[in-house]
Amino acid sequence: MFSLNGTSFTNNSLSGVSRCLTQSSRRVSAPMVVVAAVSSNGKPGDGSVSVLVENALTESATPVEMEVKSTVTGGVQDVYGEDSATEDQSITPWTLSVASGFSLLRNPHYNKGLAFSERERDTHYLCGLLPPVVISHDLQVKKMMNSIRKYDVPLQRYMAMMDLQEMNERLFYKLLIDNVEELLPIVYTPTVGEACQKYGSIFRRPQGLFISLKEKGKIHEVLKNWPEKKIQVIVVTDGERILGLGDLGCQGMGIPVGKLSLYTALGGIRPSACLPVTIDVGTNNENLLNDEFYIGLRQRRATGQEYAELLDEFMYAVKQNYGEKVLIQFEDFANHNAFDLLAKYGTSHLVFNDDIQGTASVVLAGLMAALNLVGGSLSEHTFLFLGAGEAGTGIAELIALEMSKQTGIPLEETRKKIWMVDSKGLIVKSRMEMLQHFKRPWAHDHEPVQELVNAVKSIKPTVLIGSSGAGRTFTKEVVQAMATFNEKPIIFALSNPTSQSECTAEEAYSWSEGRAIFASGSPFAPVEYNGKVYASGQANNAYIFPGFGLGLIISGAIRVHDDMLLVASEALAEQVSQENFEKGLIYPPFSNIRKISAHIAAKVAAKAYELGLATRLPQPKDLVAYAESCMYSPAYRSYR
Ligand SMILES: O=C([O-])CC(=O)C(=O)O
Ligand SMILES: [Mg+2]
Repeated sequence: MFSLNGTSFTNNSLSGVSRCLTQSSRRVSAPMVVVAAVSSNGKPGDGSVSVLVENALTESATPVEMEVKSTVTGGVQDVYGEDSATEDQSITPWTLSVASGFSLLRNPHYNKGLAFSERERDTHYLCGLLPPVVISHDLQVKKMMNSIRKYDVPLQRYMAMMDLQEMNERLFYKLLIDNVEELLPIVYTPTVGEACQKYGSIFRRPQGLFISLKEKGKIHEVLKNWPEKKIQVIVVTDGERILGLGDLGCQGMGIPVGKLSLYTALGGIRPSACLPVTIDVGTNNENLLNDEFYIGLRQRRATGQEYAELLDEFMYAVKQNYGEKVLIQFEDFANHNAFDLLAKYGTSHLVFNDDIQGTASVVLAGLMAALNLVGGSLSEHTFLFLGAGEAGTGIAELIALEMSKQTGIPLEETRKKIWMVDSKGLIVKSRMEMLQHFKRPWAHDHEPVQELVNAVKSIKPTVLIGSSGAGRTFTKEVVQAMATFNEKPIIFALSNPTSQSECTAEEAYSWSEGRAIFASGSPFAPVEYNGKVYASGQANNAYIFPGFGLGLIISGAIRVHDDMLLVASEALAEQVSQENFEKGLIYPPFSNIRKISAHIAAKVAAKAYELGLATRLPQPKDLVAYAESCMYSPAYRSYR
């Protein structure tokens, strides 16, 4: 309990950082110094306060009437507004958070470290808690980059980045945004894959929300333990198929954490609106079950009804807690669950499967761009996939859909331009009975073929796409075969991380004598072949999902529709410049990603309005400008 200018604040011993001010009936001025000032709004004790809240983008202050909810803990406190342009404006667009002094330094949302000004140090009880020097945000970035670059081992860089995220969120995001091409491979594929494999031994502080079988029956309450209440995007995995690394159980948590940091850095979603979730139903990975440092349930995976019930409880608890506009991104589920979950919840929730839909959209964009280099329309090409799982069949379906839209030819016909090879060989009609349902549309008339290279020679595809999760499968013979009947063979080696890539960039260029149009899921450094430098593109979901999610959020979309994926692909393909094409690139550089994301978001939002799936009305006139204005900026705020 403390009192401020005569107003009493009680201590409800709340543990999270987001709280509302306690009731106040008098004018309260300093030290409510930061973004809020409390003024009188009526009779003493009427249960509401008027708070001046500063908008992070416009810097204008708006009075907000707030219900009295809870209180601040001990000492004189300061009140900070959460910057939240992408937040639902129909509810109070601000969360008030409270911290000062030592706790302010320990709060990653608000900590600025050495960038706290003299004045802020004075008013916020920080004197003596920091050395005397005051440095700029830019200098902090420079210093952090210097220290991260001193680590030779990518995993050490990853750990340094995770520590920074836990220490100073705005510095973490500024670092990531300003150095996106260098740091993406650290916080994302390929390094995040290694981090998940070793998650138990490098585990320091928990990140995200762990929902295990032990939480069955109380997921609603577990969600309430999360300190943030206004969640807009959840990335959830059950860890069964982490990248191409297989079942990593509970240690898959690195993936939702990594994906959500990209939602913020690349798509501008507020960090506090992002919730990483790992559903732990056990693991079938023997190494992990026997690993003394394993962090998950030490049991084999629950399946069937037990699995379905836990997922169902989770899905409904999410809707109950966060409403129907929260985006739930399924990530790295095994095929057998991924398709079913998407079909099951696609009509009741705002769900998106990044591995099926995000990959599809990014690859379609790359193909649209590649046609500028190769010529012909989509339907004039022939496609062969290695891998008929989530990614492969997802991409194939979106290509077939786009061909059908472009030509008016029915989907059943356009699918015939697309062939697939799985672990049992070419998918052909004679295998129909034995095929999983998601592979059946791709079973065409052809005699059985076992080997990929023979399928390539027989089908003569113009486009070869690897999506099997198995590395080193595009052999010299395969690439050379592609190069014999194609002037410019399009070859996508999509499997992640780098170790699982179907071939390397160097192999693709040298085996095709420099003629391949190549892109990969994980990044490769530029390659020199015959005196020429080839920079290949990264056909990675990270181009699509952050902007796609932003588009859903700014329009208040309640469902995902395939047409939104198609416009996202178009938006991405449009961002490839003549200069990029001249270098043989079919994806724009990641350094422009926030601009790209805003364009994708605008197109997705426009489609949501067109389809009647948007709830935020009226529709903003200039959606690109609106998307940009909604994006989180990591710039420090001044705590006056
Ligand atoms: O994370 C990535 O780089 C792409 C992806 O979703 C996967 O490979 O599962
Ligand atoms: Mg994935």
